[in-house]
Amino acid sequence: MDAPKTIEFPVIETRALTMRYGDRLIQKNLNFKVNQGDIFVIMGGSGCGKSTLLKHLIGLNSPAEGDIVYNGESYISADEQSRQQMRQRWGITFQSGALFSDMTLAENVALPLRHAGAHRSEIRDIVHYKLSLVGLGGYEDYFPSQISGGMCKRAGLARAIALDPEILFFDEPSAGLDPLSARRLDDLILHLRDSIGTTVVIVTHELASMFAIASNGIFLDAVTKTALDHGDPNWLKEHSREAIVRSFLARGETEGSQL
Ligand SMILES: Nc1ncnc2c1ncn2[C@@H]1O[C@H](COP(=O)(O)OP(=O)(O)OP(=O)(O)O)[C@@H](O)[C@H]1O
Repeated sequence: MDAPKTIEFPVIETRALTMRYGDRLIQKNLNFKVNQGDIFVIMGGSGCGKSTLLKHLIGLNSPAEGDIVYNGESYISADEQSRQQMRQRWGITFQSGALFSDMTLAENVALPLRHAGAHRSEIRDIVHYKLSLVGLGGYEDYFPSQISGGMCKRAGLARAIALDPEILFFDEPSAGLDPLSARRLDDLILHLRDSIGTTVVIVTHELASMFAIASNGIFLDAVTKTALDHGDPNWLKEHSREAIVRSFLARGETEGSQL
């Protein structure tokens, strides 16, 4: 029997999103959808606004114009209580893993669970499970300074998935990692998508990682200040209607003045 066909369901949708810092336009009129189970990558040359877009998606920055919609509900026009409920379904990891250095890995991963009011015995089990999921079973009592950069990133990931997020946001997951650790992190992201169905949104400069894991994405341009194309990076590399996108994905560089 054929596998059931996945129904595309946008968990995130931007509608005519324009982003600015003061008077300075960063990107205008972004319209894209992130479907459930996508590993969605935000692509483009340096300074085009990738991190800025991520900050808008997680509610750290407010749009100059337009809307950001989660599961059909506008984040921008929602009241604070609804926004908080939406944010509870997200997991966020920043570059360094952003662990608290004076806490053990177990204490770090336990933080969001404590915050959510989980019971002590439940916390212990979940922390153990999430650390094993990222390959850090047995490292519960280590401090961040006692483990490698790659392990810190995985611990940051364990904390981000502590509450089984619906969407996982990642800023530069493999930056600063050796190739083997970067591959391991890629595999882990795929595993999380496949095992708990998490939708993943990533900013990354690492083309190899992008091609290995992304199923969808958007390409931002610093010159025209808008999206040049969107879709699966593997497809865009060969078939984008924009030469600049094909060239960036083929060589890792953009022509013109973006870099
Ligand atoms: N808080 C801020 N205030 C004013 N300008 C900012 C701020 N943060 C970023 N910028 C500017 O906005 C533009 C987009 O920055 P952003 O960090 O989003 O780009 P990026 O594509 O993630 O860059 P990179 O690939 O180099 O990390 C850059 O020109 C940057 O200097």
